Amino acid sequence: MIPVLSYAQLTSDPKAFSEALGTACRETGFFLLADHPVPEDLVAGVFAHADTFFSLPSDLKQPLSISNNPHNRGWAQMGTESLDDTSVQTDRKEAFNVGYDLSPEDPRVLAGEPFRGVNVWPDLPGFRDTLLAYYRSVHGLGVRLHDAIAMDLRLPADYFVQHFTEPMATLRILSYPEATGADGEIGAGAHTDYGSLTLLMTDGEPGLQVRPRGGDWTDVPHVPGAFVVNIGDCLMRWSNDTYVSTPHRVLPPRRKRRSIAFFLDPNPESVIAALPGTGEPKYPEITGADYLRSRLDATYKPDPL
Ligand SMILES: O=C(O)CCC(=O)C(=O)O
Ligand SMILES: [Fe+2]
Repeated sequence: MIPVLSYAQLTSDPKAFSEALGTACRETGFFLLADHPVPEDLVAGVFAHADTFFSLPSDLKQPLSISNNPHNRGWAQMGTESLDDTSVQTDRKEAFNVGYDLSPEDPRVLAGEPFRGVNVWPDLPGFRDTLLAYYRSVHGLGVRLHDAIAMDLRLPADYFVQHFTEPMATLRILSYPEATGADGEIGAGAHTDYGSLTLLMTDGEPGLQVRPRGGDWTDVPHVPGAFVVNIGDCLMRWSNDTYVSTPHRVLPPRRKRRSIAFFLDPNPESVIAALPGTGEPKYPEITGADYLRSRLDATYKPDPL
């Protein structure tokens, strides 16, 4: 049900790759991506730095809190997020977000443009360089996947490139503590992602499930080294509902579980309007920034006192 695509096929047989990707994007909105160019040791490096960061005492993480950050960067402590906005239950996880990296002197940062902020960093050797190297690598991969999407939608192959030059992409490391068995506990509540594409790396500990339209919750299989890729709401809207974003959740894991999500949203000023050839527009135009802001505002609750 969740197909496994080989990224190498995008070079060897682009037509077959984009067709397989198009089918996955129309049907489940999820696929696994094997044989990709993101180095294994870079993935291992991010997991190792994530473990070091999350095991720091709270008083060292608190100054980096995402709650004080207008640009969706920093540490989301346990109990502050509820991805299922119909639930009062908060997610049992902590996370740390890295956005598109800009210097404090960048004119857009100085002007306070939405999503154009600086990253915040813990004082851990190698953390920043490793996370930024991963960010660049997965950003590149995500843009190439949009070439295949463009081909599937009968658009010029480089159609999306202009929309992802300096994207509102977020690299998010996540850590889910082992379940306590308490009633109603959830790792990440049922939700759809907000952006265009999400590329997720997991550590193999089960918990991630998807609920295809008209179906039941189903485990996402683990293929070592492969990305779990899914369509977000922004691409669903952009494709005028040709592609589907699919609800997913993370059950409280039996053992601590870690994952690395990369949410690829477009440039803030990109205008999201029904793509050519997708029929009568179902949604009004909106900028990438306005769309993402409206979705984030629904997710965060204030820090507990
Ligand atoms: O941790 C995971 O496996 C998935 C997390 C997720 O779906 C999200 O943060 O949007
Ligand atoms: Fe998600």
